[in-house]
Amino acid sequence: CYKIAQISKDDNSQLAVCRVLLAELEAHKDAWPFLTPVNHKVILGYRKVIKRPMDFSTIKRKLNNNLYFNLDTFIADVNLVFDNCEKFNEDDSDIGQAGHNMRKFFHELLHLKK
Ligand SMILES: Cc1ncccc1N[C@@H](C)c1ccc2c(c1)OCCCO2
Repeated sequence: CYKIAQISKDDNSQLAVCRVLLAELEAHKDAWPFLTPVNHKVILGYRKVIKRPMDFSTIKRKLNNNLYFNLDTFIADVNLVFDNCEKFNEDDSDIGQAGHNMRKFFHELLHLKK
């Protein structure tokens, strides 16, 4: 393991780390189900089942609007993407598998950067 960035105390540096983490998530081959908000007019039942929808484009907008207080509030929204995915999709579905792969990838990214 190598240290890419010491999580420093000031918010700017933490926000820069969040941007790098999000870019790496978006570039992953299994990111495709999570890049944009789920259209509940297309995916029947989604609005009823998933109380707090989240996706990578929404996380990017929140980052750009300075809506994350620190790294932990950013991590909470990324984990919400994967928790929603597990709730709605079967584990052996393409989307379900992508969600498990992306959660593992994100977890490893976080441990690399500590
Ligand atoms: C993360 C997630 N969870 C549950 C359902 C969908 C999604 N993602 C959306 C973006 C999506 C993925 C695949 C799709 C789709 C839409 O359009 C309908 C046609 C089939 O292909």
